[in-house]
Amino acid sequence: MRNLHETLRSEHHLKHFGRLQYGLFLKSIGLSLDGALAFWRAEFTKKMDPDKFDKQYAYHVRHSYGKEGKRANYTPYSCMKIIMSNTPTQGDHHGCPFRHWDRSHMTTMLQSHGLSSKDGQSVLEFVESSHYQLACQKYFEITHKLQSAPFSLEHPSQYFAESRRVRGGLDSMPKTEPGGMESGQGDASGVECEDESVAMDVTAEISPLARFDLDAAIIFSDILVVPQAMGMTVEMVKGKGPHFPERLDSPEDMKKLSLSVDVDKELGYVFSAISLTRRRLEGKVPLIGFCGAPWTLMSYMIEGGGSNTISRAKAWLYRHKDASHQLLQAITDVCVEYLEGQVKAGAQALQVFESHAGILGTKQFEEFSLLYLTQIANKLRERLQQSGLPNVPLIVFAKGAHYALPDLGSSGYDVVGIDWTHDPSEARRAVGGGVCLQGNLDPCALYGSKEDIVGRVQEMVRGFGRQSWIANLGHGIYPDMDPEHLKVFVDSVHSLSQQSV
Ligand SMILES: Cc1c2[nH]c(c1CCC(=O)O)Cc1[nH]c(c(CCC(=O)O)c1C)Cc1[nH]c(c(CCC(=O)O)c1C)Cc1[nH]c(c(CCC(=O)O)c1C)C2
Repeated sequence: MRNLHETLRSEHHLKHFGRLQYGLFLKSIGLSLDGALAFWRAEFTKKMDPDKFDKQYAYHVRHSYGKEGKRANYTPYSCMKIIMSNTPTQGDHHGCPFRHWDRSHMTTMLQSHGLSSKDGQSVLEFVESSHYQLACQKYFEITHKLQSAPFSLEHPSQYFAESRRVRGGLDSMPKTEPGGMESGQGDASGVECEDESVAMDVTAEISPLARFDLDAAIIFSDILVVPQAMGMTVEMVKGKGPHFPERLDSPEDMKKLSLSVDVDKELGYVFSAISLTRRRLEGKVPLIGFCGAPWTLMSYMIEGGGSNTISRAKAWLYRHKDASHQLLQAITDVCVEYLEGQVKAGAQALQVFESHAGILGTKQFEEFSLLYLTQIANKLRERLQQSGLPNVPLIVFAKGAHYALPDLGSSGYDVVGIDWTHDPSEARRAVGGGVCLQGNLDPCALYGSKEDIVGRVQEMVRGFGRQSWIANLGHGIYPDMDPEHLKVFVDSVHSLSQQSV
């Protein structure tokens, strides 16, 4: 399915059996008919007139959902059916890679998916003895770091379900609130979501929107997809968060990075998720896209994960100033293209997270953070204009950067997000007029009683006053927070802010 998805993304077309195999699989994992129509249409019309799609292809999508012709409820193909029937020929992409690909193609695929030659060999041994499902199962075990999978693989949808289970899939991921800060610690590997681009769409249905009266949605992704697109491996470790097995230790290591990234290719799955989610939202609320700011991303790449001191990354700023700028510039360039791609895909506002601003002092913030934040805003606006894309509102959130509010207020962003440590009225004075503020209740206030939350929201509403303001938490929530308390926050923001206008 990954091969079919990647081919569809790069060629914007799949032949009949490819569409059938992949389409029925998507249906089986929960993609609705509307979602499927939007998904195929978005991809096919990159190369084809929308009218042609509607006339020639939409019928087949509806057909596979039992809405046309004999209205049968077609079931997705099992491994055995894929292995045994419709052998692919030149130009086809359906079938089972283990059964239908030649050895060199298979070897290249295994390498490009990060398997060592020893692991690759253990998969190939099964292929050579014609045990294709066992080869696939072996591949699953290796890529999911399992000694032995406790099931026998019979069906692509089973592969998908088991993978989500092992990786603590989307259903079990805690979700956040409107401004969308951090999700909690998932089980594993959430950032490896390239083959889940469609599943991200499914999250629109299970997202907090169904549960809370929110005014915006944020796309389900993570800031660390950018380092990943630049060639780094990012793993999500249970209870620990992101981990880079090969962090950047010295400027020498930058050689391992891809400094000119094909953003459409590497991050196209996020763009698909945005387009699909936009359609699924049906205009009910706007969709926010986002990225991490260059300094924050650089610090994860050097630290290899979360860190209290961020001292390794800060050491670079003192010891390797030129290399730091080179790295920050390379990340900035990817971010600009990535954000532009998100708008093109349908994002209606963009937020840039400088989560590690607070560890810098004024001078270093100016040199290593603000410079690039400003560049992102300016270059992005220029590119959006050149491409005829909407000049969407830009939000900057620089956590802990008290000293930087006046600079952030004039850095080219429409909205400045503030964390809970700021006093709202002082923040208002510091950023100056013309800028909207966003924030800032302490997320931990949600641990308090419901009455207490209402009181604190009241205080917050008073603090921000009547100038433009987006109510939000001052950072992300934690998995152990009671969703009912989040509901009290959201509902009291609505009722109390209405009373104050
Ligand atoms: C998909 C995902 C997210 N977070 C993480 C994952 C991986 C899987 C998981 O553990 O849930 C872990 C994940 N991702 C990150 C962390 C923090 C690691 C650390 O520094 O300790 C964790 C646990 C890194 C990250 N990720 C993000 C930031 C910026 C905001 C902030 O300051 O917290 C940062 C710093 C942004 C982010 N991250 C995410 C969103 C989408 C909205 C949502 O569903 O929550 C957003 C907007 C989602």
